[in-house]
Amino acid sequence: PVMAYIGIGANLGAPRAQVLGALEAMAALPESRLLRQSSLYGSPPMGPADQPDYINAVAQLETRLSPLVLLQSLLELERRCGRVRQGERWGPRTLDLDILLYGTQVIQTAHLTVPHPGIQQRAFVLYPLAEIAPDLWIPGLGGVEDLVAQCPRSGLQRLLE
Ligand SMILES: CC1(C)Nc2nc(N)[nH]c(=O)c2N=C1O
Repeated sequence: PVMAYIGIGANLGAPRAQVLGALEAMAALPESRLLRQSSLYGSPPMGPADQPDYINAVAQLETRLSPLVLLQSLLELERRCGRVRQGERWGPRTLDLDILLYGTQVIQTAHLTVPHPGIQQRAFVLYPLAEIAPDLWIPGLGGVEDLVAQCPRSGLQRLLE
């Protein structure tokens, strides 16, 4: 099995419930075990600002699924949570599930880029990632703690419920 890290984001509908629902659904994925999940974080939208704040989290998923099958499984979970892709790039969404890391693999295909290209600039990814895997090495980028130290928090709020 491979240790994968999944980024979760939502800012439409009931974002907190959708993020928690996505965590439950990931725990039920075949050939996979949800080993850790970060706190929930509130964060202002990166990119177009005319949309609601996001709820973000990161999950640690040990899986035997291939990267492509994992991707397809996550897209299915997004659809089940009512994500309708309007095609607007960086627009608001009911649920976003991104494969941030897949073991130490570097993947570049039409469907999948791993490590996720936005990791280094995204506080809403780096902080929850460091929360659950502080010793993580991100291929091509370095230790997650070092990346967090260089990444402005930019309004990220850890939700303590
Ligand atoms: C639109 C864009 C880039 N901005 C985001 N901004 C935040 N805060 N959280 C996200 O998950 C997120 N996802 C995105 O895809």
